[in-house]
Formats: sequence, C-alpha cells, structure tokens
Amino acid sequence: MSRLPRRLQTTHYQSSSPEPIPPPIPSITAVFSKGNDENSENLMPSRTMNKRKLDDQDLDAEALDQPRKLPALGSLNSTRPLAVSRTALNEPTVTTTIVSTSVGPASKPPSRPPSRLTRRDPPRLGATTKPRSTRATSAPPKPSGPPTRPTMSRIPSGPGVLACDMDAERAKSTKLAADDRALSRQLASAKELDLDKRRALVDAADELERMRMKHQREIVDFEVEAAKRAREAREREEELKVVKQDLGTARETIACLKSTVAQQSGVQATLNAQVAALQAENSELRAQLDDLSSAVSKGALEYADAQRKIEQLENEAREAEMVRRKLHNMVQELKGNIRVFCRVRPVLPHDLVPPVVAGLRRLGSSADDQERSAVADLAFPDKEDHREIAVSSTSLNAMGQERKESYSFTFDRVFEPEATQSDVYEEISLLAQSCVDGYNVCIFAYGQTGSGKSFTMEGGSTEATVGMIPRAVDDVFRAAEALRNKGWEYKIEGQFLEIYNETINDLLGKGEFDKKKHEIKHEKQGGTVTTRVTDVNVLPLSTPREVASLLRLANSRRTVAATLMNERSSRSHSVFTLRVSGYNAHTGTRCEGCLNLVDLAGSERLNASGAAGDKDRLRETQNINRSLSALGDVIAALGEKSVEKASEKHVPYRNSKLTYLLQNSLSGNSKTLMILNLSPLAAHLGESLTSLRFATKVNNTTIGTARKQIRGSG
Ligand SMILES: Nc1ncnc2c1ncn2[C@@H]1O[C@H](COP(=O)(O)OP(=O)(O)OP(=O)(O)O)[C@@H](O)[C@H]1O
Repeated sequence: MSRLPRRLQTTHYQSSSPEPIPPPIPSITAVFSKGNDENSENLMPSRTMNKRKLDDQDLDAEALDQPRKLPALGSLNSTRPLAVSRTALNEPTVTTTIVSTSVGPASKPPSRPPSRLTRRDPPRLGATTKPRSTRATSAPPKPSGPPTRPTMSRIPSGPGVLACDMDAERAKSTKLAADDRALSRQLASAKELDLDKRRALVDAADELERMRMKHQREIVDFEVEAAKRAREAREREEELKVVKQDLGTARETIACLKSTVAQQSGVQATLNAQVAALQAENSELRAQLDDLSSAVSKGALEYADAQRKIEQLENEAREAEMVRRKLHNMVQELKGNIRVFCRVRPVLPHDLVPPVVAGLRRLGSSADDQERSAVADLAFPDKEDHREIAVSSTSLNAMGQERKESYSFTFDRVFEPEATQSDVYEEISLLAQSCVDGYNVCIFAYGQTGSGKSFTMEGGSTEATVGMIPRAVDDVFRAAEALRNKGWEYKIEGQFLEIYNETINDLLGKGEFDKKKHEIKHEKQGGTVTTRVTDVNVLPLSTPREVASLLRLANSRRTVAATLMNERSSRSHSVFTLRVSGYNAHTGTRCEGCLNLVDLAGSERLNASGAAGDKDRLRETQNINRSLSALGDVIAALGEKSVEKASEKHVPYRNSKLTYLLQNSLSGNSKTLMILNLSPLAAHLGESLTSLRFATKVNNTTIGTARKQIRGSG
C-alpha cells in the first residue's frame, strides 16, 4: 500500500470511510469522448459491451425480475474493489441502492447486505396487476386493502342504473387507463433515470478501472524506475568505492612521490654541486686544452722536422744494416764456418738404478760410492772460455794393474751438465740472424743414443727447457719482423723429413710411413742453389706457433724404436728445414736463406746397443753408422778441399742420403754448427771418446768462406 500513488489510496479510504465522499461521476459525454484515447481503447470491450447491453436493454419489467447481486463496492479485501458485474449493471434497483447507501452522509446501512437485493415479486403492469407501491415511483399512493367490487345488491337495478354503472365503470376504466399511462410514464422515466445512473456507474467503474490500470502502470513504472535508481545507486556506491580506493592509492602515490621528490631534491643538490665542480674542472681543462693545442701545433712542426730526421736515419740505418751484415758475417767467419760445440747432459735419476757400470760395480759400496763410480770422470779445466773437456778412463793392463788415461779435447764451446738451453742457444742465436740475412745454416746434433740430442734440438714444453729448433724459429720470425721497417718482406716455409734406413720420409705427409719415393734435387737459379725434395709438403708459416704445431705433428710420426740404450730411441735422422725468402722493395734486393736443424740418429756401436742380435736393429744401426761416417768423410773432404785446389778435390756427398740432402748447407758457402752431445755415465765413456774424436776431426776442418745467397743490388 505504501508504494501506491496517493490518489489511489485516497479512493480506497473513501469507500471504507464512515462518511464516504462519492467519487466524481463523469458525464456520459465525457466518458464516451475518451473512447478515442489509447487507454480507453483497452477498456472498450467491456465498456462497449455494457453500453450495448444498456442500449439494447429492454425496458421490460422482466429484467427487474432477474436475481441480482451487488458486489461489495469499496471492500478493501476485494482484488478488484470497484469492479461492477454485468448482472449488477442490469439492476436498476441496485443503482438506487448504491446511491442510497453510498450517497448521503445520513443514510443508514441497509438491514440486509447490499449484495442480496433480489426481489421476489417484481411489479406487474396491466389491468389485472394489483397496484403496488414502489419507492422508486413517484405516483401518488393508493389506498391499500383488497379491491372493492360493487355488488349487484348495492347497485340499483334498471336500465338507468345500468347505464349509470356503465358510465361509472367507463369513468373508472378511463381513470385507470390514465393512471396506467401515468404509471407507465413514471416507470419509463424511472427506468431512464436508472439507466442514466447505471451508465454513470459503468462510466465511473470504467474510469476507475482505467485509473487503476494507469496507476498500476505508474506503479510498475515507478518500481522499474525505483529498481533502476537502486541499481544506479549501487553502481554509484561501487564507483564511489573504487574512487575511494583510487583516491587512497593516489594518496599513497602522492606520499611516495613526495618522498621521492624530497630525495631527488637532495640528489639534485648533489648533482648541482657536481655540475658546478665539473664546470670548474671543464674550464680548467679548456685552459689546458688551449695550452695543449698550442703545444700540438708546435709539436706538429717538430713532428715534421722529426719525420725528416727519421727518413734520414732510416737511410743511415739501411746502410748500417748492410755494414752490420758484413760485420756479422766477418765474426762468423772468424769463428769458423764449421764450428763444434760439446754438451754433456746431467746425470738423470734413472741412470743410477740399477747401477750399470760394468766391471766397476763393487758390492757393499754406498749409494754415493755407486753414483761416483757410475759417472764418468769428466773435467772442464777451462773455466774462462769454456772450450776444453778432459776425460779420464781407468783400465786394466795385461798385468792386471789399473791404468789411468786422460784425454783432452778443445771445441768452440763446451757446455757442462749444468748449462741451460738458453746458455746453449745464446751461442747459436747469431746463426738464425745469418739465415734471415740470406745464408744457409746447418745445425747438427750428434752423439750416441740417450746423450741428449733430441733434448738439445727440440727440448721440453716449458719455456726453460724449449730447444734450439723452436728458439731459432722464434728468432728467425723476430729478425724478419725487425727488418720489415727497413723495407724487407719475408716469406717463411717449413718442411720436416726423416732419413730412415737410407729412405726419405715426409714427416708432414698424410700417413705415418710415407710410401712415396722422394728424390733430392739441387736447382741452380742465378747465383743461388736451392735444394728441393720431390713430393714433400712445404708449409707456409706465418707465426712461431704454427711451427710449434708442425713440430708436434712431425714428432708424432717419427720412427721411434726401443733399444736397450734408450727406451725412446730415435733410429732415424730428422731434418727440419726453414726456408726464408726476403725481398726489399726499397733496394729491389732478394735473399734466400735456409736453416737446417738436424737431429742425427744415435752413433753407438753395434755391441753396445744390443742391436747385434736383432736383424732389423742391425740394419738400422749399420745405416746410421754408414751415414754418420759419410758425414765425417764429407766434412774431411771439405777441409782438404779448402787446403788444396778446390776444383781437384771430390767431396763424396752422394755416399748417403743425409750428406746429399745437406750438400748445399755443408759446402763452402754455408755456416755449419755441430753440437756434440755426451752422456755423463762411465758406462758410455767408450762411445763418448769415439764421438769426441769425430767432433775434433770436424772442428779442425775449415770449409772455406760462407757466401750470401743474394740476387739483385744487395
Ligand atoms: N741437458 C739436459 N738436461 C736434462 N735432461 C736431459 C738433458 N739432456 C738430455 N736429457 C734427458 O736425457 C734423456 C735422453 O735424452 P734424448 O732423448 O734427448 O737423447 P737422444 O740423444 O736424443 O736419444 P736418441 O738418439 O735415442 O733419440 C731424456 O730423458 C732427456 O730428457
């Protein structure tokens, strides 16, 4: 009820009010004129039907006889409180009753319920109908009681009387007819009035229904609107919540930003101070820059001056270089073109276990005694120039007495066991320079198995133990690089061969054992002779590191066989050749040098190596010894040649592959160095003496003057 519009509520309260205010009844024309509007059309079926019913209603009194019911108008319990049934609309009396019950403040409630207004005795019209008073009629009341009928006894008889009676009857009849017409008119007007009232009632009901519908629609509209508003309100609340949250977040952000701003302000202050300091520094630097600019312009002048001086000095340096080469060569010549160094290796731990000194082993002697007896009696008397080695040996004479013999040998340089690799290389480093200058250089390592040839030539892997070959290679590259700024460009190539059983193997070839037959060729070109071996790999080398990997590869392929003398004994001669070709664009000079680094096979005698019992070893040893004696023969012949007429003396280079290969490096126009390696052990003393004698023979040989292999203006 609370959601109903105020106007509707008022209507209901009026119907139950003790003093009901009659609802305004619209005029029929007003009601009918609204038939065109949209709301009225919805109501038309019932209203039209009621109107038609009213229009077609017969005013016959039969209609009044129909039982009629009046709905409880204005009842609060009714779902349609103001609806009027069709039956009720047909009841003129009801209308009267309604009017009488609802209209007028003084009207009393009916003694019977208004819905039960049925009359059992409807009024009858007609002559026979007994007149009956009706509250609705306006006719004057008639006397009640049974109708009096004139009796013959009281009426005088005769024709006059009869005529009189008949007139009286006619008058009565006329009067009755007049009464009847009057009553009919009254009834008609009453019906008309009733009809009007019922129409008004229908109209009022229609209006009421229309208003009710309208109000219901309005209620629905209001409810929809209210729901919409409530939804909107909820949405607004949600939005408000979100906005509040956003506001909270924004506040937090603002707080953070404030603290950040405070921090940044501090940072900015620091930065400002730094900027100021930097600006001061900048201005200071600018001043320095100005100073420097003036210094630079001054320096540029000086630089141009210096450039001129440099060019002048470079020319002087080139001339000095030529002088240096000449002097260097002179020094080499003074030293001798074939020189011999002697190196005694130290005693190694495995040399003493077990003691191997045959014939000198004394049972019961101490370890020190055993070591002393195992080591050969070697002395190095020349403490100044280090050129002498003295060897003492003890033997038994025919009488069984001990006989001590001493031998002394002199070489270009003798290295004691303590000498390092760099000590040895220091003496031969000039040969690397000679190679770059265009000379053929040959360095041999000679000695019996296990005397330290491989160690001297190749050495170990550490910087301290690295051997002559890597050191010489490094120096060749370094010398070539140093000469670059004097106009020299160098091309360096390498090859690595081994001569095993008088066969040449290419250690840089594909297989471990090279099956190809290689031939040695000496090609003369202009003033230079170049030695070539057919079908061998000659690799271009640009860095010492490439040479190191080349040596590793070659070493892995070397023919190594075990002998009694050394568990990793090399049974072949290995020849590493570095070819150095230089060209000076300034002078148009070309030079070609060749560095041969030869690790000769062991020089031991057959019985000492234990090879006598092994056919292959025997053959190996024979070939090794033959090639080594051929080398000795060549050196001896070269020595004799320099004394005699050069053209008359034959040099037997072709007696072995080794000497034929090294022909160009052994002949008079080359520089040769032999390093004699000696074992310090007493057991090897015999072999050591043999080697010392061979080296002395070589050392006493003079093989002429080395010739530079130069073409062009150099
Ligand atoms: N100066 C030295 N200092 C330290 N150890 C050395 C020295 N010389 C040689 N040795 C060692 O002596 C052993 C034999 O040396 P190396 O293999 O060089 O002899 P070799 O004469 O080349 O023998 P082979 O003819 O059988 O090849 C090796 O273990 C080597 O390391």
